Amino acid sequence: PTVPLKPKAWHLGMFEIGKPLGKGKFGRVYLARERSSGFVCALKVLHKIELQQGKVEKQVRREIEIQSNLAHPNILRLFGHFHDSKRIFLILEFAGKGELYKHLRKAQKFPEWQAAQYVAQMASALKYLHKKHVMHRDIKPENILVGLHGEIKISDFGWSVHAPNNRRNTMCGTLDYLPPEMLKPSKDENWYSEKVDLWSLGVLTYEFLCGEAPFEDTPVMTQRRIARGEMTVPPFVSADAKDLIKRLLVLDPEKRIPLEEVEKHPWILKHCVKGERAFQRASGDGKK
Ligand SMILES: Cc1cc(Cn2cc(-c3c(Cl)cnc4nc(-c5cn(C)nc5C)[nH]c34)cn2)no1
Repeated sequence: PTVPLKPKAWHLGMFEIGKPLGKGKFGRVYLARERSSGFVCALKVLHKIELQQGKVEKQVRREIEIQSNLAHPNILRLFGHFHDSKRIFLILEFAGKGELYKHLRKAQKFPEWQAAQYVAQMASALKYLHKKHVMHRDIKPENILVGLHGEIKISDFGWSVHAPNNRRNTMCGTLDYLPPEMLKPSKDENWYSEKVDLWSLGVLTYEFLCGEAPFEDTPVMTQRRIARGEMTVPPFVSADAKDLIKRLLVLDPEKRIPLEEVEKHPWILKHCVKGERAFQRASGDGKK
């Protein structure tokens, strides 16, 4: 079945609800099938009362507005939404291999070729987002899903905003991924930009390769180590991978390696087979 065209209005009766796929702070996600097309999707159910109590209605509205307008293979699609008296429903793309952080915990850490392919996909998705002046601001393994063919998909745009941004945000959840410029709010206009996602990509790369975040510590120490950029890369990490991590985890946002350069970095090129020559090499029948 193809992606359903946007009918005049969605409603719950149009879906057969399947098994629960997961739960988040403000609701649950179920496997679902749209009856007329047979299209399988993930239905995220959010309870209005809980959103009001958590003061996150604005975030959900932004998540819907931003994610509905995105179409990229490494970004989870939001096909539509509807609500009833008590709940809001988001019709999301079903990611066949589930939540990336569960794969990471199970594997403890990813082999370098796997981490490099994931980082290349993240760079491609972030390039697409930044071109639309959207910054995700909450890149971490918990917000990434894995598709049927092993490709990753950024999900949960609850913290994304249109750049530039200087709104104060009460952060919840882990500090590990926060860039230094978000630790100390400042009065100057637009105190941070989409370059916050470059820092988080560096933290993500480190966690893929090491199985823990680079600044992981007590909350106070984590903030101090982030502010000073104090981290060490273990010796088992290759020199190329270490080089890319170091070029992303730069305190000055303007000095972080741009996404175009990430995609051409030796560590990425080494592991991401692309194009005919690489395909031949990979399939072993290339011209010598
Ligand atoms: C509320 C709430 C819960 C969550 C976390 N979450 C996301 C999913 C999810 C989504 Cl949105 C889309 N596709 C999924 N596929 C799976 C899955 C596939 N397998 C084989 N196992 C699982 C699990 N989960 C998906 C579920 N929970 N965010 O906000």
